[in-house]
Amino acid sequence: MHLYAENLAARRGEDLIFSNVSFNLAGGDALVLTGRNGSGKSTLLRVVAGLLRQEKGRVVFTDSKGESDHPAGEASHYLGHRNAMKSELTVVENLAFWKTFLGDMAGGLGLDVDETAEAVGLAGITHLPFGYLSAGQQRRIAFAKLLVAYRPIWILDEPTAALDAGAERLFVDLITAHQKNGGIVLAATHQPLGLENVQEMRMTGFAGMSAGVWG
Ligand SMILES: Nc1ncnc2c1ncn2[C@@H]1O[C@H](COP(=O)(O)OP(=O)(O)OP(=O)(O)O)[C@@H](O)[C@H]1O
Repeated sequence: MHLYAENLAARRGEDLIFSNVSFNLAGGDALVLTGRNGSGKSTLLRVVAGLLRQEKGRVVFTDSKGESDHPAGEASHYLGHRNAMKSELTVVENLAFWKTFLGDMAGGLGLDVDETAEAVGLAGITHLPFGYLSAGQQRRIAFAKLLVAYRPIWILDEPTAALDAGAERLFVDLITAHQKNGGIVLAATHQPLGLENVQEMRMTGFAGMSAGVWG
């Protein structure tokens, strides 16, 4: 399995945010993006996830059979700054929705909803509306979404921001288990996560530069 990016460039509005970004990750690898606020980490993650169109370059995902049938975005879980859960629905209802909606990709199986709640240390509160949970509990449940349906690539935007030390360790353990299982991880973070098999890419940004990338 491989995730490959070649000479990516992206704009937000009029501004070129980065250009000539390339990386090559095999199953089990992680790429951690670092850099100051506004340097383009989230933008790069969203391009790889297929949520933003790049200005230039390409992203290719090759599965374990060497086939490139799926765009990288389809093969990815994306955990952004927001949790992507409905406040009025219970934890079980939210996770059951995502499990049915996403389904498993070939190559792995998601856990059932109760198992995922247990895996993030919240088995006792799944009957509560998501909106009743504390900010840290909500983030744990957002992370549980990665476990209900199998995707080989996890794209994580500051996954451990505002978490206590216990939750941070738990997330790092789950990410490490995903890598050991052959998965690929792309994460933006301001604090070292202590992952294994990790490459670091420091984003520098262009500070509002409006130059083209084609000339
Ligand atoms: N929708 C938008 N339109 C125009 N500019 C945008 C838009 N979204 C983001 N930007 C700009 O793109 C640049 C890169 O933002 P991005 O969110 O990728 O940075 P980041 O490195 O993830 O920052 P942080 O560490 O604060 O999360 C910033 O200057 C931001 O203001």
